[in-house]
Amino acid sequence: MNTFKRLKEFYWPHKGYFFWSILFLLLVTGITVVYPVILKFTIDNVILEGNFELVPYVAIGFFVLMALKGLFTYFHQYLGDLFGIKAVYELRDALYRKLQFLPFRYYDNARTGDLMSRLTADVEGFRFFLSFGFAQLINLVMLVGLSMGIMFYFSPSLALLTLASMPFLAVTVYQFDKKVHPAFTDIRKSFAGMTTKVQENISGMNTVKSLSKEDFEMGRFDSKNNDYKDKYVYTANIWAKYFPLMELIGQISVVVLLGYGGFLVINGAIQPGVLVAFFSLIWYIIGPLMNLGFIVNTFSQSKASGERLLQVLDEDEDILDKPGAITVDRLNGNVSFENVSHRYDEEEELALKDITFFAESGKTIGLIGATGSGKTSITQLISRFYEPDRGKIEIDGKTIDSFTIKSLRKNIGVVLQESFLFSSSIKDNISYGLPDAAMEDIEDAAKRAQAHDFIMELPDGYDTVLGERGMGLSGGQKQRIAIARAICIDPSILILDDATSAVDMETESKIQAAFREVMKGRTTFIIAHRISSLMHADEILVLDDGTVAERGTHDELLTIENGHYRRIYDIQFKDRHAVLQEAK
Ligand SMILES: Nc1ncnc2c1ncn2[C@@H]1O[C@H](COP(=O)(O)OP(=O)(O)OP(=O)(O)O)[C@@H](O)[C@H]1O
Repeated sequence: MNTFKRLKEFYWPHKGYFFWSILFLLLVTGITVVYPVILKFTIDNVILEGNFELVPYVAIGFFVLMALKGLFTYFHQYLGDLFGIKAVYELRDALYRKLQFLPFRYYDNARTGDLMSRLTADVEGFRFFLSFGFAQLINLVMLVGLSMGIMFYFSPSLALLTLASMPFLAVTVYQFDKKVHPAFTDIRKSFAGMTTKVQENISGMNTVKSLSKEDFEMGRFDSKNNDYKDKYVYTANIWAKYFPLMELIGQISVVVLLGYGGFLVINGAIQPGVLVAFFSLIWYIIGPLMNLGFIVNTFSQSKASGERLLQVLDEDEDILDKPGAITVDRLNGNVSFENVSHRYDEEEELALKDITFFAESGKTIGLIGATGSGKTSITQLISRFYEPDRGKIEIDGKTIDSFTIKSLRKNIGVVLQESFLFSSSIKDNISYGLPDAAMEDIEDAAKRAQAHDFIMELPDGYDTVLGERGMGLSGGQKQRIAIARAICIDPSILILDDATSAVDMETESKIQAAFREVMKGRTTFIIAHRISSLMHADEILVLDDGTVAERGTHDELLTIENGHYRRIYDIQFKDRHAVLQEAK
């Protein structure tokens, strides 16, 4: 029950719906158990005693009761549903909020499909129990309790004998739950694995098709699908084994009732109406007890779902605003690193070792080095996507955690190698960081990013809606929209992470022109593999295995004989030389 206790904050505020729903359920149950009593009265007091003038009244009374039962069932059902729907509405919001604030560290290992299935199937599983399972459980207790009470009132000995097999039914249901709960947890896990596969496949469709791996992908999906099927078959097997057993136990008590009850009627110990009433009442006990399997099942499913939801809600939001953090409107952009070391994982090696540099406001810093040398890590620390293990990172003379995360990041514009565009209009994509931006500001950002002209050529201009991941635009066009988005927030620090590596030379030169315009008055970090992209930087840091191996301007770095930078330059220069030679 701990899972339910811990998720109480979501459903308890809506308890009003629940209690009203339960009140109507009480009335429904009350009417249900009155039915056999009326039956007994009709047989023993109306028919056997020949009071036939009472028949119309009994019939009308019966009809009124049934009509009321229908009305009460409607309210019980509707209010119960509202209870579940309102509770999971807040739960979904809380989960989504959590996803927004979970640190990058979490997403390094998170699987999209798995998270999607938690937010959909698991939330639904939890709702189902809130809406139906809970009420069913209460209905069970009430129906069984009232029916037993009436049975004992009419004939204690017949009630005792008839109910003798019920403990066996309870034990069987308990055994069933023990087996079915882990089976349902496995089903949920398997479902998450399958959705992850589908999501990855759709996201990576370009790669799948370009390498003709459709068959391979189908095989991989088939194994996930198979696993899901097997888990279901296993669970179905548990159901199939336990259900007939439960039914058998139920039928035994009916046989006992008919045998012993018939004997009592023949001996005149009870009236026939009592036996008829017992025959209805016993089903009000067996039915719900057998249904207990189904209720336990929804309970198990929702418990498993609730656990998976709590796993997300319990994740640490370890990068938070420090108490007293200030909100800055605009930073100047003086960035300094002092002996900063960072590792992503306890077990991993240091990704950055003792990094020290100072980037004065408005200057451009180039970061170059082999893949994995730590270039992106430096920029991620500036945005406080991760906290460094050691050392001090300051902006404008204050450690970066002195600023609220929101205001810090509002001052940093980032353009990545492959920027993500949302499937909304170009206008909305550009103003994503500043939704209130005026149209002139959006156009101005687009002009400065050299994107305005091609946007105007699109059928709906700035209102053109992009497909998922910016489909329908070329790589260079997407990149220019991403640049416009980064400058729309007018950041004082700009990070260009390999922003031009995926585009052709002509587009690159256009984007470079866009950058030169955009970089004015901002501290800019350019990560690049091509020397041409960062040769004009005020300082270039050459990274090697997480350390700064060399630093200086382009000209200074070229003077270092056998230096890393010189070597990269030679390779790129010689390439160009060879191409030019070939072209002659
Ligand atoms: N999210 C992460 N989790 C764990 N390790 C990481 C993560 N990001 C980077 N690393 C590791 O940190 C080191 C530095 O990576 P980083 O991305 O900073 O290199 P880079 O120089 O930007 O490389 P590239 O040019 O390929 O983008 C690498 O060894 C990398 O494997």
